[in-house]
Formats: sequence, C-alpha cells, structure tokens
Amino acid sequence: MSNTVTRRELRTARRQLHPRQQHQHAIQVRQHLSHQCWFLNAQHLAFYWPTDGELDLRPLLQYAHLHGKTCYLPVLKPQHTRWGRGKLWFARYQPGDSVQPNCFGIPEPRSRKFRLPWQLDLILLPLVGFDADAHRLGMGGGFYDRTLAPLQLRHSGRRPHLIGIAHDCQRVGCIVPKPWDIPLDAVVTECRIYCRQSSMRKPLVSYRTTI
Ligand SMILES: Nc1nc2c(c(=O)[nH]1)N(C=O)[C@@H](CNc1ccc(C(=O)N[C@@H](CCC(=O)O)C(=O)O)cc1)CN2
Ligand SMILES: Nc1ncnc2c1ncn2[C@@H]1O[C@H](COP(=O)(O)OP(=O)(O)OP(=O)(O)O)[C@@H](O)[C@H]1O
Repeated sequence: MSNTVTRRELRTARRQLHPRQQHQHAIQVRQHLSHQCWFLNAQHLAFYWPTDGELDLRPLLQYAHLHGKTCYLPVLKPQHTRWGRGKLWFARYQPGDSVQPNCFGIPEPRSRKFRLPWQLDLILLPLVGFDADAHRLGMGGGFYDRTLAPLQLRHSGRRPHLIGIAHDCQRVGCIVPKPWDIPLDAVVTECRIYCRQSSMRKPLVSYRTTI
C-alpha cells in the first residue's frame, strides 16, 4: 500500500476515536510517561498541539508545567530565516498562553522564546503511523526530519530523547524507513512503549496496561 493511502486510512482511524477514548488515552499516556526516567530527568520538553485526532498531550503538558518543567511547542519558521526552510523551532508555552493558528491551522504559541532541538532534553513527536520497531510515518511534510537532521551529526554532547506519541490503532505491520528518517528511541501509546530494537540507548521499560 502506498504511504499516501496508509496516511489517509490512519488519519481517518484516529479521527474516528470517540472523545471519551481520546481522553482516556491522553490520561493513560500521561500516567505512563510521567514515570519514565527520561521524563523525570528532563527540564526542557517539546510537546505538540493535537490536531486531526492526534493523541492529546495537554494533560501531560499541564502536569509537566506543574512540576516545574519548561514546555515548548513546534513553530513553523518563516522561509527567509537561515534556520527556517521547512524546519521547526520550539517556542516556550505554558497552559493559558495565547496561541495563533499556523498555515495548517495548528495553534502555535506567540512567545518569541525559542529553543533548537539540541537545547531540549525530550522531544515528543506527533505521528500518523508507526511500527513495533518505532519507525515513524508523519504527515508527509518532512518537518521533523529536516529539523532533527543536525542531531545525526552530533556524536557527543547534548541530544534530546526522541519519543513518538500515538494511539495504538496507528500501528502498522512494517514501515520501511527512508534514508532521511531520524530514528526515534521509542513510540508510546495508551497500551505500551515500543522501543527501537537497534537503539544504543539504555533500554526503556516496556509495559502493558489493562484498558
Ligand atoms: N500537531 C502537530 N503539529 C505539527 C505537526 C504535526 O504532525 N502535528 N507537524 C509535523 O510535521 C508540523 C506541521 N506539519 C504538517 C504537515 C502537513 C499538514 C497537513 O495537514 N497537510 C494537509 C494539506 C494541507 C495543505 O496543503 O494546506 C494534508 O495532508 O491533508 C499539517 C501539518 C509541525 N506541527
Ligand atoms: N533532512 C532533510 N533535508 C531535506 N529534505 C528532507 C529532509 N528530510 C526529509 N526531507 C523531505 O521531506 C519530504 C517528506 O518526508 P517524509 O515523507 O518522511 O515526511 P514525514 O516524516 O512523514 O513528515 P513530518 O515530519 O512533517 O510529519 C521528503 O520528500 C523529503 O525529501
């Protein structure tokens, strides 16, 4: 099946989740993520504003904010800036801050306090599809891959944990990664954590919940 068809089907599936299920998944993911050491140890965390049936991370963002962490949301940078063409910056956001829609209609913070990927400890990425080895299929714009590409060149120093977030119904059999795809450390759903098998990082604890 082509990626276009797969994306269409998975986006339809997540949009069709009942608001009650959506809320339950958001609470379950908050519960699971808030116990992970890479969440507990992180000070600067990037979230996303949910759109099109994506798993809602706002309960986790609220929790993070209450626990003194600094939160960010992705912002599409204007084309003319050097770090801009098709890339994301991460703008400071705290619950209650005003937001404005970007060209895709996704709310973005108005804050001018930006961070680049290597200045963050944890980036939680939206995705359209994933497989059990934590390969990611996104919206098709390449925004996260372009933004995170410089991390591949950083063999030492600061590198954020990269964690995909999804509903379990977004899992597919196998995604063949493209050469430009930036590997995730894991994908977290309401059911469990799917760790990348080839990850050099300390393995994460996998869990399963009863729903
Ligand atoms: N919540 C959230 N924020 C995010 C992303 C995301 O996937 N989810 N992104 C992840 O990269 C970036 C935005 N990327 C996007 C890429 C394509 C479309 C999209 O809706 N495309 C439409 C066509 C819209 C148009 O051309 O006007 C479509 O596919 O139907 C939206 C966002 C940054 N912010
Ligand atoms: N590092 C990069 N430099 C330049 N172009 C890139 C880079 N990474 C991806 N792209 C381009 O972005 C386009 C979309 O890539 P892809 O289909 O993997 O997006 P995606 O990961 O699904 O989207 P998103 O990250 O926005 O959710 C591809 O045509 C690819 O050429």
